[in-house]
Amino acid sequence: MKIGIVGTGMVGSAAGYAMALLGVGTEIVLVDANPALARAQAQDIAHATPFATTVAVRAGDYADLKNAAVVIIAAGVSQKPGESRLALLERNVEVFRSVIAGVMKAAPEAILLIATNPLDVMTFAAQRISGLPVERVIGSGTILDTARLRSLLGDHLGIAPNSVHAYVLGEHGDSEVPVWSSAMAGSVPIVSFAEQIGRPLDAAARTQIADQVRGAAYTIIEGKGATWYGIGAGLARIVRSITDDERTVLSVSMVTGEIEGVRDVALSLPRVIGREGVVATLMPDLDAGERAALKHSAEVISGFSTKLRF
Ligand SMILES: NC(=O)C1=CN([C@@H]2O[C@H](COP(=O)(O)OP(=O)(O)OC[C@H]3O[C@@H](n4cnc5c(N)ncnc54)[C@H](O)[C@@H]3O)[C@@H](O)[C@H]2O)C=CC1
Ligand SMILES: CC(=O)C(=O)O
Repeated sequence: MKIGIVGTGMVGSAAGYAMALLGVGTEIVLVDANPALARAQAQDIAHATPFATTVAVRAGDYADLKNAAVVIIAAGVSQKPGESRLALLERNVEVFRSVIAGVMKAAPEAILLIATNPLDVMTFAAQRISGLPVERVIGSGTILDTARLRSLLGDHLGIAPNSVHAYVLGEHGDSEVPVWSSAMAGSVPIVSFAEQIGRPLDAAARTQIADQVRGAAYTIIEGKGATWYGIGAGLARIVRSITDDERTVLSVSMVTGEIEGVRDVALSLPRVIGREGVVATLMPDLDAGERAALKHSAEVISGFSTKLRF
């Protein structure tokens, strides 16, 4: 199965590298406004595959995306230290006008997987520009924030992150919502689990972890200029769920008819991902504070997306 990547900087190349090593898809085509960069990234990633898989990796132009099952879009500008994701909006919407047109001409049947920030507003823009059904335009959303939360909770509790069942919902950004009320470790409510093993997860500990999750991108960008490994693996995870029709539940973004009274907004909820894209959306049980926070997050995103004209 062919997977396209448009935008082969840090994020696009990390996604290609993760997919090549994990054996996601059979062919990966890299496209960039800078063709020399796409060629160099394709060669470099291809030189890793003899150690891992038989995935074919090459650079190309839009026409080479023909028959791609999924096209990841990671083109555009990224944050400078201290800059918020939403500050990138105008520049990246302009990039999307040409990128989405190129992808749709070559691969009108592809599922679009958006990585560019501000993630939720760009997912909304991609859906509106492409005219594709909402379930075929998926934003990586809070898959990365959820991974960060699970990693920190795993450290706190001394257990493997994949035994932590907890989600971050809403915006992939400053208004994101960690959901504590339904979080589990194994099959035990997480606060009870923490008490039983003597590593309490009281309000102060929860706030500290939530702050670290929300601040992770800022901290990493301060240290190395950008983030790429986490999202690269997250994108590969989403693509695998599509190509293998896994129906895995992942926290990803999609244009959603209504959430907490806010209409037509792209944001993350737990969603079932399969061959046709988003197959179902789950609404977790939330307490009153989490519901209010999710409403606020939806309003923040909507405040930006409703100003866009297509
Ligand atoms: N969804 C997530 O969780 C994450 C999202 N990001 C976002 O991903 C995006 C990419 O970040 P990086 O890879 O670090 O940036 P980068 O600057 O390394 O790469 C961006 C690439 O896009 C290409 N590009 C720009 N305009 C283009 C066009 N019109 N057509 C084709 N290619 C074009 C550039 O040539 C460049 O190679 C940013 O918006 C960043 O904020 C970054 C990390 C995590
Ligand atoms: C940059 C970004 O969106 C992240 O690492 O979360």
